[in-house]
Amino acid sequence: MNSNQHILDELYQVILSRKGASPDSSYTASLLHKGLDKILKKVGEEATEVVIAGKGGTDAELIYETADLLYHSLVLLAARDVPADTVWTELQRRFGTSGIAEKAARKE
Ligand SMILES: N=c1c2ncn([C@@H]3O[C@H](COP(=O)(O)OP(=O)(O)OP(=O)(O)O)[C@@H](O)[C@H]3O)c2ncn1[C@@H]1O[C@H](COP(=O)(O)O)[C@@H](O)[C@H]1O
Repeated sequence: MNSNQHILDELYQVILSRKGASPDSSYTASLLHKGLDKILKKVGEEATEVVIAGKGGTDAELIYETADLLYHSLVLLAARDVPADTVWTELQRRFGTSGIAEKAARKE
């Protein structure tokens, strides 16, 4: 990975490469093979685990569960054929805009 490339981009490329791979050889391929409902269930579970770790867990547990959630979220994007960099673009678009200002603009 070169210094301009984020680990999430690298990971998304690996996930895409698992499309059509044997479910026996890859956890990602097995998730993609099981389909959208299974992937959504995993995202929900991992989000709940982040909440639990955020409330009472150690920093290490929070880091571990957040990584799980990011991975499963990327699998969801791949399953829906949504490029990961569209999310980075959305974050970039929001960058520098106060959440308070953005919320106020939505109410207008
Ligand atoms: N980042 C991850 C990653 N994070 C979490 N996981 C897997 O996600 C699962 C989450 O654990 P759980 O206990 O919730 O789930 P489980 O009970 O094992 O599985 P389910 O039956 O619930 O589906 C574990 O099996 C983890 O190994 C991941 N599996 C793969 N990756 C990345 O994806 C790449 C490709 O992986 P494969 O597709 O497996 O080759 C790897 O090299 C990694 O970089």
